[in-house]
Amino acid sequence: MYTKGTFKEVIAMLSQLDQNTMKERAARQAADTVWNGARLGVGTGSTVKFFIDALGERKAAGLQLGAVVTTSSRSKAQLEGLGFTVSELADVEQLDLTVDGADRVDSHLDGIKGGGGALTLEKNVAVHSAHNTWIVDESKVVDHLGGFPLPVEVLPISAKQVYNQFEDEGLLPQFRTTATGERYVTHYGNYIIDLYIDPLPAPRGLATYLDSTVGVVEHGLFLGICDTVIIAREDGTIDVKKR
Ligand SMILES: O=C[C@H](O)[C@H](O)[C@H](O)COP(=O)(O)O
Repeated sequence: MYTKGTFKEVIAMLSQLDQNTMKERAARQAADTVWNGARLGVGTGSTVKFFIDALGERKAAGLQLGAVVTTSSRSKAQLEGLGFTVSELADVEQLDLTVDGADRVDSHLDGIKGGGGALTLEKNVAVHSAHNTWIVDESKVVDHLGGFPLPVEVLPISAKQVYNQFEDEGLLPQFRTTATGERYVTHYGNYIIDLYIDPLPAPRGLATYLDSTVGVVEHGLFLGICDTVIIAREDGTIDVKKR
């Protein structure tokens, strides 16, 4: 039966933005902040795809960038398809701004990244960028970091031993696999071990532990790196939070 209550629920449902619309709104707002001459880092993922679309529109309207560096082959192909010249990080002295997505972000603007496996280049690009903006929909925002497996990129030569060490520490490790069941291999020929411990206990302590573990190349804890996060919400509003 069609009651007053269910009608209100339907209206509420229709007025809530879907996740892709939220991603696009956050991405477009970030694209509007890019200035002429900026040396820009461009991240990875489905939200960044919308950012690159919007950047292409700004380029068509006259935006000229000082340099563009990106963190994945997919983003690179999209940027080049829009006429951008993409440089390697090694060929650029310093970046002014990097715009990237995130898998989780907390109220301190610390986050988890690497759901797409690009964490090592993402972190290198981010730390050599004067400003870092993350673009997210509100499903990524958490009180305490967690709710998403923490990716750790490891060297194949000692991956088994590192995995065992994580297991002994109670970090609930699992090797990432592809859709066809093979072990996932990163751009740099390494493996990813996802840690399923949730919520993450003392992220700073965990980051220090991972940073000091031989065999770990990089991990997806991005602490003190992001300075602006643009959050698109279901109700159509956008929050900009700054560190
Ligand atoms: O390795 C992947 C990156 O950290 C992405 O920025 C992150 O996974 C967010 O991706 P998406 O915008 O597709 O949720």
